[in-house]
Order: sequence, then C-alpha cells, then structure tokens
Amino acid sequence: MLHPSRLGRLTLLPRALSAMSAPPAGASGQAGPCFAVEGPGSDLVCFTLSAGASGRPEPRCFVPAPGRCYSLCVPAAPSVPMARLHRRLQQRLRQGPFGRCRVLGLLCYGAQAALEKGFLIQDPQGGPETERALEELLRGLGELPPPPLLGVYEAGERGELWQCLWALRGAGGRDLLRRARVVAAEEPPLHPAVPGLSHAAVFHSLEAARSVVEQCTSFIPEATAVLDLVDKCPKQSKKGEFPVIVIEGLDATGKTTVTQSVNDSLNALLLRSPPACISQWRKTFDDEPTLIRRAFYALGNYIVASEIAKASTKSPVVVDRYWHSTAAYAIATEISGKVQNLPPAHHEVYQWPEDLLKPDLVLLLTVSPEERIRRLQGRGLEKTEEETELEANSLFPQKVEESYKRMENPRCQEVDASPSREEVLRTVLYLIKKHCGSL
Ligand SMILES: Nc1ncnc2c1ncn2[C@@H]1O[C@H](COP(=O)(O)OP(=O)(O)OP(=O)(O)O)[C@@H](O)[C@H]1O
Ligand SMILES: Nc1ccn([C@H]2C[C@H](O)[C@@H](COP(=O)(O)O)O2)c(=O)n1
Repeated sequence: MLHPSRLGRLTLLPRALSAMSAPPAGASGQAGPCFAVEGPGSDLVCFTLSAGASGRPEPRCFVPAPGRCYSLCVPAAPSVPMARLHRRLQQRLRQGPFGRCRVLGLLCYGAQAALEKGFLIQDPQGGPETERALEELLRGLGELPPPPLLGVYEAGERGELWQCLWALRGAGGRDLLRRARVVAAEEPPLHPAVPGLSHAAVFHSLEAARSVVEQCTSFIPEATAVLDLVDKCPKQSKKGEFPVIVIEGLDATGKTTVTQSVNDSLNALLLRSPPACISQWRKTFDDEPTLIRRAFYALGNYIVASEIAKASTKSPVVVDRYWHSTAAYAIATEISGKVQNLPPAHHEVYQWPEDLLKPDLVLLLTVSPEERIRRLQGRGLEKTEEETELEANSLFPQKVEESYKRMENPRCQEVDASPSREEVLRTVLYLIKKHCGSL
C-alpha cells in the first residue's frame, strides 16, 4: 500500500488511496500506458490515463501544492543513444532552474507499449519558469528520433487531475497530442523494469555486451581498447583441471581478506573481475548509463574467464567477484523500491550465461548490516559516517544480497562472514575441500 508521506513535503494528501484502482483505458478505450513514480520510499505510485471523466479519484499525491508537475520519458530499449539521452536529462535536471524541483524516476509501461524511462518533475512553486526551462531543455537536445514529449499535469475544475502531452516544435511553439484524465492504478504484480532487464542491464552473452561497447567507440575512446582485449581472448574459454572458486558479497564483507588468505592456504592464483588490464577505465564506464556500465563489467568477466582458463590448468584459482556481482548489482540498480520488487526466483536474469566459463564453487560472504557499517567505517574511505550508515541500511544492499541468493547454476553458497578472520577462513577452506575434494 502506498503512503503519501513517502513522497515527502510536496505531497498533497490523496483521497481514499485504497479505493484508487482503475482499469487502464486510453483515449481509444484500449489498454493505455501506465506510469509508475519511483519515490524515495519503497512503493511505486502508479497511475494510468482515462479518456472519460469517470468519477474515480486520481493519485494527486505526486503533485505538489500549490505547485505543478511535469514528466519526460524516453524509450528504455537497449539503445545506447537513448540510454545516454536519459542520462543527459538526469544530469540537466539536477542543475539551474530545476534546483528547486524534486525529480523522481518515472516508468511508463503498458500491455502494448515498450517500456519508457523518465522523470517526474515536481515544482513546488509552480511558476512558468520551470515549464519554460523544460521546453528549452528539450529543444536544446537537437534532432532526436523520437523527441521526448513533455507531460504537464494540471487540475481540472472539480479538482481532478489531467495529463497534457505536448510535442515541441523545433522553431518554437508546441502541439497538444493528448489530454487525458489521470486515474490511479494498482502497483503491477511484476515491477515494470523486470521484463526489460535482460536487454538493458544483465548481459547473457559476450555478443550482447560487446555490441553495446562497440556502439560507444565514437565517444568513449577506451571502448576500442576494451574490445581489442576482448577480441584477443579465446572464444568459449574452458576451465582446466584445478578448481575455480569465486568469492562474492557486498563491499566490506571481507572478500579481499578471504581471497588473499585462501590464496595463501591453497597456493592458488588470485584473480579479480574486472581484471587489472581494464581497471584503469572503470571510472570512465562508471560515469556512463547502466547499459554501458554493465556491458563494460560483463566484458571484464569474459576477459577474466580467459585468465581463469589458463591459470586453472596449473593451480587452483580464487576469483574476487565475477558474473554474479555484475548481475546482482545491475538488477538491484534497475529495480527501484523494495526487495519484493526483484524478479521472482528462477527468473532468467538469475541464470548463468551459457558462453561464460563456470566456476566450481561460488561463496557469498554475508554479514549483518551493523557489522558491515563497522567494517566500512573501520576502513574509513572517503565517505562520512552518515553516508556510510545510509548506504548500508538502504534497500540497495538488501536487493543486491537477495539477488545473489537467487542466482542459479551455479548458485551462491552463503557463508556467515561475521566471525573472526581465522574462523571465516576455516569455514571457507572447509567448504572448498568439501566441494572440490583434496587440493
Ligand atoms: N572476519 C573479519 N572480522 C573483522 N573484520 C574483518 C573481517 N574480515 C575483514 N575485515 C575487515 O573489514 C574491512 C573490509 O574487508 P575487505 O576489504 O576484505 O572487504 P571486501 O569485501 O573486499 O570489500 P570491497 O568489496 O569494498 O573491496 C577491512 O578493514 C578488513 O580488515
Ligand atoms: N565483476 C564485477 C565486479 C564489480 N562490479 C561492479 C558492481 C559494483 O557497482 C562495483 C563493486 O566493485 P568494488 O567496489 O568491490 O570494487 O563494481 C561488477 O558489476 N562486476
């Protein structure tokens, strides 16, 4: 059940939210688009559009009083230009005249429509400046197929809420494409971003990740170097006869500590993903949208696979992060809100890519959020105490960890990493011996 307070100060109290569900009906009477506002809380606020003036209450909770509200969406298809456009809009909406606005994530979905991702811009003052600035922003994007449309939300005579959808003309002026009543909708059973995950964030083949990075070579010079390294790797790397053990987990759960000591104990070779040969370009790709960022990490896994193949002919191999990290972080980033929004167990996103070398054993280190805070603070990187605590307690790490736990074939075997370093090492070595035999 959504709660208006989750959307903060700008909230207009919605009337009888529990009664606010209505079947989606577009202007033609057919199932029309639905929208999900991704507030900072855990619930989505969902609405749809209705051509008629049915008496159902609308979810006004996202419209600030006395302000106004706007929306922008771009196709979420796995297209590099669209992913960059979304990122560009996101960055621009943090600046200048939008400083006074609250910007929330918005998903547009529907039975017949492809997913669109965008923003709901809540202007608490509601003067003409924000609308003008949005028009300017959209016009300034230049020629784009298809240009983002501007949604403007306004109250009707009886206090009902309408969405006006405008197409901007390059030279000035705008055309009204649709005016429809905003009607509340129930949160869909599956988070709207789930169906697109396998195309937009979780890569299940070298080719899929490669083609994204290839589209970036004109504006990310490092992309060519990454592709060159990938192309030098043998296709479909095969594991040698020695065991390959992957250590996974959230940051500060003890992966570095464990991998180093396991390495010493087993006289193994220690590898990590992303591998050293592309690590210097991490920052560049981390600054790009999810599609590009995750494709980079996915390619890193294929490079590591070729290193594993070679090394595992000579000694056991321990790997600090691998595909499960790439997938779990991608899923948790793309799926907003609560842990229950994650794709259900056994979903295709949790399956190992067929063309990627499989490890023999994957251990997932887990510690309580409190212990993780202690370790993060003890390590004292550049975050403040408050930031550390916020990050560690947020829904994000919970979603990453739950995604790890849903991974299959190979699954992640959980290890409680809260005891002393020595005890954790003993447990890990025991599990390795049990699973991989004498080494
Ligand atoms: N069993 C343990 N008990 C107490 N402290 C530990 C234990 N294991 C690791 N630590 C400490 O916790 C901190 C984080 O450990 P470590 O760097 O190994 O985690 P990590 O998972 O590799 O983190 P990241 O992914 O961010 O690199 C370090 O200061 C480390 O010394
Ligand atoms: N194989 C990997 C390794 C790392 N990542 C991503 C996931 C997180 O965003 C970040 C964590 O890395 P760390 O801070 O532990 O160096 O890197 C990935 O996607 N795939």
